[in-house]
Amino acid sequence: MSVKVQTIGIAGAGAWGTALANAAAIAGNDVILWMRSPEQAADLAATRMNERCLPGARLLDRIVPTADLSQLASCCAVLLVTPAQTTREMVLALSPILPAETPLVLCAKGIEQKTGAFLCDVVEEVRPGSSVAVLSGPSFAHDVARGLPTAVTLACLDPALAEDLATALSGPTLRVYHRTDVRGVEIGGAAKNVLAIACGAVVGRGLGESAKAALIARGFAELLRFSRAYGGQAETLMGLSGLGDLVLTCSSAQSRNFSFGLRLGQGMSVEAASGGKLVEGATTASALVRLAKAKNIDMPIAEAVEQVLSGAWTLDEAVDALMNRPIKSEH
Ligand SMILES: NC(=O)C1=CN([C@@H]2O[C@H](COP(=O)(O)OP(=O)(O)OC[C@H]3O[C@@H](n4cnc5c(N)ncnc54)[C@H](O)[C@@H]3O)[C@@H](O)[C@H]2O)C=CC1
Ligand SMILES: O=C(CO)COP(=O)(O)O
Repeated sequence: MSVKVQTIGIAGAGAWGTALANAAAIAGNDVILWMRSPEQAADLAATRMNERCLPGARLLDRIVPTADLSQLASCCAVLLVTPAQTTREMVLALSPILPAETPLVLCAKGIEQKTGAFLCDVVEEVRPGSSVAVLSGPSFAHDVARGLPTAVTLACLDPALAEDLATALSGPTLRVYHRTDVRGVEIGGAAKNVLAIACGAVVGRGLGESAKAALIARGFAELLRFSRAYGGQAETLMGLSGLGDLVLTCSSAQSRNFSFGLRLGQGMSVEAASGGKLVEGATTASALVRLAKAKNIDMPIAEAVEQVLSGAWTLDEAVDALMNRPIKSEH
């Protein structure tokens, strides 16, 4: 299927939804930006500023904020940009509103905690047979909103639709590549957040730059193993939604996942370390580890994160466990 995208709908006006709204508008689309709160929609329409989620970024004129979900019905594609764990309820709410052929582009990075389902499979369950795409890659909302350049990947099983959507969203500072390996792209986005927590913890605990680099490399090996077992292509993971996003998220305090790990490393409790912010890796870790165990995939770093988050291990116990594993060949 191929569509010519002219009006883009965005469900979720947090940091990333707002940044993507501006990016889609700069790329030449009209944009309808949906959020839950009518008060916030009215405020955004009046002030054109989303100071709560994306301070300093002015909403472009061709973006219409709304709290009325039915306004998304006329859009050629809808980007879903609410937290990963809200995907099912959002797709359930959107399904009676959107025409069956309207593609949904998943922009959240995570795995459903309760069921261990990949987000694309959640969409397929709720809206069988519909077109689904995944957008992922190294892209801090604040960078994109400031017009700093980056590149991301959009994956859809339908190559023509993938290309149309990527073209529609690409602009002078956001370059959207396309591919058909939906599973690989979604695994890259979901799993890197868990590894970024580990990386932040290593830095927070003062374990040094060498440990950090070793952890990124061994984390990447875990990503590759997991993706291979669940049908993603290794080449995808070596791209933007894999290596690219892993490196970004593991090396910057701008990342909420990294900062959460950093604070854990500095001795803060799991409850306090998020600072009230969305930390997708913390909710995805247990599902990722369950899925890995189900297929006998060795993911010691992800498992260590999960053990620390559940309170089973202290951070030092996790480091000991990782360093005292039997010596093996490097795969
Ligand atoms: N912030 C970033 O730099 C990037 C974020 N992402 C991903 O985008 C997703 C959203 O992240 P952000 O926008 O940064 O988070 P955020 O915390 O800034 O915004 C989340 C938005 O979702 C809304 N929301 C929460 N629960 C909801 C529900 N049940 N129904 C409807 N709306 C709900 C909140 O009101 C808020 O406006 C995450 O999965 C994240 O991993 C992806 C790339 C970059
Ligand atoms: O996914 C992101 C950048 O690509 C944002 O990462 P955080 O959710 O850790 O801030």
